[in-house]
Amino acid sequence: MTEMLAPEIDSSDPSSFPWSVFHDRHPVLVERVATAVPRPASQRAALDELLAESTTGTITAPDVDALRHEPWPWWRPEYRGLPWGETPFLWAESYFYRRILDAVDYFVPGPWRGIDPYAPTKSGELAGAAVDDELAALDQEPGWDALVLSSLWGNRADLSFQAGPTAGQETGGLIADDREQLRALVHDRPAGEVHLIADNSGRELLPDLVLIDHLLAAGLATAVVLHVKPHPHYVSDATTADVLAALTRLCTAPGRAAAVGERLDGALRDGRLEIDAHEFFCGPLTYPALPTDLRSRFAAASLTISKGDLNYRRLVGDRHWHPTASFAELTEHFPSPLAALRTLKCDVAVGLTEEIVTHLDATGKPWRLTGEHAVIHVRP
Ligand SMILES: O=P(O)(O)OC[C@H]1O[C@](O)(CO)[C@@H](O)[C@@H]1O
Repeated sequence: MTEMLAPEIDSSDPSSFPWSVFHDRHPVLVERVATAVPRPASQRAALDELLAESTTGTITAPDVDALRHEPWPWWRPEYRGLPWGETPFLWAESYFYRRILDAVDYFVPGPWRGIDPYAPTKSGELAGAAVDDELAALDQEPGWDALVLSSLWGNRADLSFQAGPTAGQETGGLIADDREQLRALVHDRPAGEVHLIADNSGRELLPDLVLIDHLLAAGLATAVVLHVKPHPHYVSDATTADVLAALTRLCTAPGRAAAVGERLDGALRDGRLEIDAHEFFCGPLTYPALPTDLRSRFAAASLTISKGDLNYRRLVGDRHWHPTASFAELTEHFPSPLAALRTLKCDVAVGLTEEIVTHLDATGKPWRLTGEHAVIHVRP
């Protein structure tokens, strides 16, 4: 019911954050995709056309050839001819990322089929020294709280975010902290099947995998299902290939990290850890529209952990909510107990106290956008 009351977010206002995503971030992103590998001129041209269309033009239909090989069931013919900013931001961003894949011939048979356009950035991040330090910290045998917080703050390491003006700022604070409820859900109930909806690869996925290992190794979950994207989506979104790359990174690291990697490898082989990659995760719909097969998977979970900003928008609805709107009410639709671990990188904010909101507003800073603030929200 609350959803009817808040307007849906779009990117039509030049002073808005969504507008800056299309007009400031996407040019950086397109340039990176276009130049990171030696692409044929046809791909460069298609990327440039997409950028021009999505900033100053109007929406055109998806590539027919690509659609034959990989449908995009969320295409809305009624949006054709509209400026991108006049469609819902969630739909427009998702469509933009699908069109990037079309531009680089990701789906059509040929030499570029299945080549992840974000692979150079993803692998650069995974190979970086920052990951060495983070993996070395595992030798301190972090406890439950540290594991949850690493998974949470791992969400700051989002490669699209690094294209923005706020990259490199220091981590701020938790502005909603249901950690105790999360601890109780995991520790004070019989172990069950835990689902984790992954967000970004690399420096976010690694702590997610470490958390999963802990759940399995400590008997806090009987099995874990890790939901990833069936193909590249938003810049650094994790796919099965990224999970395997992260596993290799763990297994080849010195110290305790390798043991974590080996255990996860074993869990994948014996089925205690399963990777799922449903097409819903590359779509523009919110979670109330979960398809039946995926809904029944989540219904079997003792707990679902949702990672990141985009999943959060899809859980609560991509709307201009009042920031004190109830997270529990807005996520009533979700079929299992739910925990959302998210750093704030867009306008959507809910589940905060009046006091916190007043304090954050008084700073005069764009606190919803910088990734310096985070929430752990739980709906048992
Ligand atoms: O990786 P995350 O945490 O889902 O963040 C992605 C966020 O970045 C943006 O795409 C903006 O660049 C947001 O629209 C989106 O919510």
